[in-house]
Amino acid sequence: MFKVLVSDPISDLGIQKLVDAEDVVVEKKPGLSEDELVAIIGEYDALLVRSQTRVTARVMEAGKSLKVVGRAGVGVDNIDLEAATQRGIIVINAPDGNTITTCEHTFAMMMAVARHIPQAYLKTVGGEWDRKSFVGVELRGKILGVLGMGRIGSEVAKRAKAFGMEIWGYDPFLTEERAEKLGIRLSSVDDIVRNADFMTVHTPLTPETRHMISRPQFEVMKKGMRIVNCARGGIIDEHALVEAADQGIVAGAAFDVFESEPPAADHPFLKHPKIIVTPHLGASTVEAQENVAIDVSEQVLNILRDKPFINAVNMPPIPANVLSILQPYFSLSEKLGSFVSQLIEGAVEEINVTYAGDLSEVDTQPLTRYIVRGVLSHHLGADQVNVVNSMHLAKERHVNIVVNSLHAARDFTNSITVTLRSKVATRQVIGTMLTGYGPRIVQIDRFTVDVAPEGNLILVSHNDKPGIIGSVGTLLGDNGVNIAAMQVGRELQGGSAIMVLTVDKIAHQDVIAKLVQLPDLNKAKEIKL
Ligand SMILES: NC(=O)c1ccc[n+]([C@@H]2O[C@H](COP(=O)([O-])OP(=O)(O)OC[C@H]3O[C@@H](n4cnc5c(N)ncnc54)[C@H](O)[C@@H]3O)[C@@H](O)[C@H]2O)c1
Ligand SMILES: O=C(O)[C@H](O)COP(=O)(O)O
Repeated sequence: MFKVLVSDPISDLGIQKLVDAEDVVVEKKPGLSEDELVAIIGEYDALLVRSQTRVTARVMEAGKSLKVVGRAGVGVDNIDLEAATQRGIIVINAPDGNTITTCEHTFAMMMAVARHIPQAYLKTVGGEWDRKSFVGVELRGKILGVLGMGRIGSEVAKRAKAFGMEIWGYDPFLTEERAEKLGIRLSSVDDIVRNADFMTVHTPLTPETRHMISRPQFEVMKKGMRIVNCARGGIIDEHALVEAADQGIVAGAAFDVFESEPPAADHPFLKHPKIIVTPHLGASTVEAQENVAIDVSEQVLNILRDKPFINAVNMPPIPANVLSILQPYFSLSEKLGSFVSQLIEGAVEEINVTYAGDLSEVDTQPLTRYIVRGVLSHHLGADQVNVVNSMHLAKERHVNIVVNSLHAARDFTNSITVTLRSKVATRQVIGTMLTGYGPRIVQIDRFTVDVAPEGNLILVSHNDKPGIIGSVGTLLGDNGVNIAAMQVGRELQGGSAIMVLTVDKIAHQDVIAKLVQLPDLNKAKEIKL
């Protein structure tokens, strides 16, 4: 008999299939503290949660029989995926079940902010009949900027069209073709920020999206912009938003999510006349809660019964014989994918991989999954992409994956070549495992290098002229950026060249901007591995 613990409020109807299963006992214990959960989790085979229960490394460790943690929803920020993977606990989520509900909440918030509904309600029930203070704006004819055109963002765009809005969208995976199909204008973040009348964010919270809307963006916005966040707290800088609202740049803002939840009692949003809030209600409808609970219950049953399952967000077990050969390449593969995805411009349309040498003799599919994970997780968030779902997510985003094998690896016993293609660019990186030295990047585009794929890198492309290396070193040194290692690659003497610098800390964007101003320096790009 399998024991399943439900530790958050999850729809009864949604988990009925689990309750009815003859080989399963379900126990509901919402509101447990971490210590209480640690004390009892050892008895259970599966744990079902929403976003409240923190499934920490301690909980995983105490879960001696735990096979699966099921998240009835999308975000798995409350689950220690690393600890789960280490212990072979599968974590699954329900990514589709609350899409429409959250999209509809976004609309409710957008309408409420356009027409001051919460503020007007409060005054009216307080006994005032104030028809002058709450003159709103129409959605019709306005530009709606959508940052993040995944499941929810795309649904928001569809509905906004019905309201007669003009939609400008940005997503690193949004191609011209798909934008055209959706009837939206493919734009950059900067274009959206400068032109939108309304803006809504639907990205995960990643190092790249954290504060993607902050003071520099508010400074160039149209006066009177209205902004909505029903995705994750932290995508929009809360302090910068309050400033922009006080300065009249932002006419209204609607937030369902906060950088820290619940927000402190003195959080500036809670008393601001232009900012309306809800307590992370995006997914809270009867329908969505049923959907996500059904999805997650079905997969939990499959896992307990050792049947195929979907929507795993961490690493699946790999057969021992395959593991011993491929394991040394897992991290290298992911880093090659991540490296080249940080270089490419334009929406990625193809990931082309060539395994050469010894690697061509084995089934390299698990490595391809790591490469694709590296490519996608830079934009989708490392907690959302794993070796189980990476190929599926690529397919969902119409990214073509091509894999080739070559018996002989030029210059090395083995090599992995990852080439990304977009409409506007093709970028390539080659990696290998060097005996005695470990993983190495040995080629970037057409330049031969020898770089350890780790830490903070700065990739500089320049003309091969005397003095360049010195001027780059001096500029970085003057700005407190210490260079730990440096590699230079060139095709011909005096021709184009690249420099790969490993630095001790991330250089500020201003420093990168200054680098590009140096004579004979063409481009500089930070890469984090
Ligand atoms: N408020 C709620 O209760 C609630 C409910 C469901 C989902 N969510 C959140 O909403 C967000 C979107 O969910 P989804 O299901 O649509 O996810 P999704 O993965 O389908 O879409 C996210 C999209 O963001 C894009 N993206 C990543 N980095 C970007 C960047 N720098 N600029 C622009 N786009 C970028 C990705 O390419 C992806 O297409 C997530 O953060 C999710 O956790 C909140
Ligand atoms: O990630 C999600 O699915 C949403 O943020 C909803 O979270 P919840 O299940 O706690 O409402």
